[in-house]
Amino acid sequence: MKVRAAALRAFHTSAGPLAAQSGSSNRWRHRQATDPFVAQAHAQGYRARSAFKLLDIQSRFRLLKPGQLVIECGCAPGAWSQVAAPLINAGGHYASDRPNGQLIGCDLLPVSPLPGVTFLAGADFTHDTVQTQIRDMMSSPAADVVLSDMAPNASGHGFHDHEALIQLAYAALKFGLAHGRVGSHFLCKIWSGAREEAFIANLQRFYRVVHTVKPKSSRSDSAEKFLLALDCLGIKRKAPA
Ligand SMILES: C[S@@+](CC[C@H](N)C(=O)[O-])C[C@H]1O[C@@H](n2cnc3c(N)ncnc32)[C@H](O)[C@@H]1O
Repeated sequence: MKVRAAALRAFHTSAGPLAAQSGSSNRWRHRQATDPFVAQAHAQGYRARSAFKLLDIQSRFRLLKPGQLVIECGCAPGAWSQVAAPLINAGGHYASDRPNGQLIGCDLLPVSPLPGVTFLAGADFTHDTVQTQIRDMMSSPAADVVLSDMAPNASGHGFHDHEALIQLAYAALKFGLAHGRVGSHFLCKIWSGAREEAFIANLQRFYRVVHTVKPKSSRSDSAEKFLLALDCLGIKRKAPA
């Protein structure tokens, strides 16, 4: 998305739109061709390099376990789901000797099916109707983990993009607080910016411990980072506005 934003900026500022477009797409092609995580994703059958961000977080924190009920916001094209489904044994499709987990993913975009995973495509997670649909699909009253890799289309304007992503992160957090069990976990993407500190403070009010994580596969020139909030204490105080 950052790439698309950079492409748009180049489109509007360079000598000519066509030259800029081909310049930025050349840069994009070069970056894709030389990125080891793109090659690794291809080799291992992951739908996107983002798989390695969740794998990295999983290897450090052991977030996902068999039998969990996991809600995934912003799941297309499905690379995180490919990582999460076997770890939680979604629908019992991956191991007969482990408890069955449930994975419900939601995205504005279409997602190709995956064994044991329920995808709500063309669904805006910020809409109440979509959240009600997710809740109705949940096999138990409270989720164990809420994941959000949601990201808006980047405009290239840092403040605006940060603000748009923080709003998505708050939507996921509110869902996690309302529909996660006490002891549940929450992981979300943010782009650094002015409201980051307040968001982390909100996480610290409701979760025992909060980690800021920059996975190795998250590009160093990206403002992206992940906030991992562990062990929900329950809603003891007013939920974030
Ligand atoms: C970085 S991608 C997610 C990649 C995914 N984790 C994976 O590994 O395949 C961000 C996704 O967030 C989705 N998204 C953005 N706003 C959304 C919203 N309001 N509701 C649902 N999905 C949203 C986008 O459509 C996009 O597919």
